[in-house]
Amino acid sequence: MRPWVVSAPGKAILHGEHAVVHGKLALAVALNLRTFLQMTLRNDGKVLLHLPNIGTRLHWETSELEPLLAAFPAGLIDSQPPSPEQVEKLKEFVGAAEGAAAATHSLAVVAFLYLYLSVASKCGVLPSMDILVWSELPTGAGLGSSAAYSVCLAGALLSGCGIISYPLGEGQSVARWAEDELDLINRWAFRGEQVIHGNPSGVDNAVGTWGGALRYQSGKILPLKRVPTLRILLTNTKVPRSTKVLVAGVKDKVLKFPAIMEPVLASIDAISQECEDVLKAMADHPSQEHYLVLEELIDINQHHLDVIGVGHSSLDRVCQVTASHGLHSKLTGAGGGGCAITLLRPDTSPTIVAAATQDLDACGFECWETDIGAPGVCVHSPPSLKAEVQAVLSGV
Ligand SMILES: Nc1ncnc2c1ncn2[C@@H]1O[C@H](COP(=O)(O)OP(=O)(O)O)[C@@H](O)[C@H]1O
Ligand SMILES: C[C@@](O)(CCOP(=O)(O)O)CC(=O)O
Ligand SMILES: [Mg+2]
Repeated sequence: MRPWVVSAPGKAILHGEHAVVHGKLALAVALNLRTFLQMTLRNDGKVLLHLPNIGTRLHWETSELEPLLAAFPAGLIDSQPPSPEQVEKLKEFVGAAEGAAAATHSLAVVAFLYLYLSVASKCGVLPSMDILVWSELPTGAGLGSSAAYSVCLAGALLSGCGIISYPLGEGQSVARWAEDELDLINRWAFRGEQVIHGNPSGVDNAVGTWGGALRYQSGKILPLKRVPTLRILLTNTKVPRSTKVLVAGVKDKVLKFPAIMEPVLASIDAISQECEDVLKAMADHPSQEHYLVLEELIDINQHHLDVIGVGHSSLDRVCQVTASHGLHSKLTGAGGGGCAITLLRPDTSPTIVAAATQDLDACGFECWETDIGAPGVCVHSPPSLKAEVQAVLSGV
């Protein structure tokens, strides 16, 4: 059987992380860093899962997985989020161990099994296959690696079982699914995110599926049509954190101090709306004043994110270092470490970017300038992939 390759982008949230979980507006853009999934159908009753980024390699007989199907009646995924019983059962099957690395492994494998078994119950067979997932994204750093992982799994599994089409035609190097198929991928990927995050908003899987730049609020996804070309410097503090834990922490704070926290979330919502208006205005006539407003919004939001408890000293450091070069930064994604974004103006000189980068490197951080607005989930012909990706997928 010829392997299939599916990829999905990571994302950066410009404004609205965490608040979006509580029904507020978020603005997010797809990054040119992608997760790649290679699926090869087999006919010997085995399922292999290889996740090189997290050092996981597992295999099962489909007969071992069969008893788990009882918890996955057909059609359940369409109407119900993963139940605690389903997740517990899968965790038990995977064998939960203590520690952060074990949690990473367990969540990734449980999310895979959840989607695999849901597909199997829908199409009436336990498909035999090799799945390899590798990502250019740092895992657990705020750039939506969990969503890109879930989107790739949803696309590959739904397509592999014939629930949606295989869009790549003979001679094509890359292809995308039709809108209604993308909608289904997005909905299934959201279930994967629910396994990994507990209580996700759905913004990350929406960006992974649709790509580009979008506004997201309470499940409503709209592309941002007129976005100026934004230059963004990404910094990974390399401080590990878990989105699930941080999202739960914010919820606790909102429940404990509703009168204090609700206005902060409302203010973050207003920041996202203001940013959207400014971006629209900039698409026609970008000016220095527009950039001044964007920079102020970044500073204000970073303070709000501190107030809701998702800051970290490493992120403060990024803000201080970039401010010393006249640049403005905020955390992106769940915070608590992970990544920050720094807005660069079109005329920010390479010397300033190089100096800021050097200072950030000296703190032990990693940073790079990125392109935004990458395409969403797609299927590739393996020979058309860049050499680095081909090498990983072929196990070199
Ligand atoms: N390439 C990958 N391979 C295996 N698991 C992955 C991969 N990318 C993401 N994951 C799963 O997603 C989890 C990280 O998700 P999360 O805490 O939401 O961080 P983020 O989405 O910001 O990267 C990991 O613990 C792992 O379970
Ligand atoms: C904090 C949050 O707004 C974004 C989390 O993104 P990430 O997993 O840190 O990439 C949670 C969510 O929207 O589901
Ligand atoms: Mg995530």
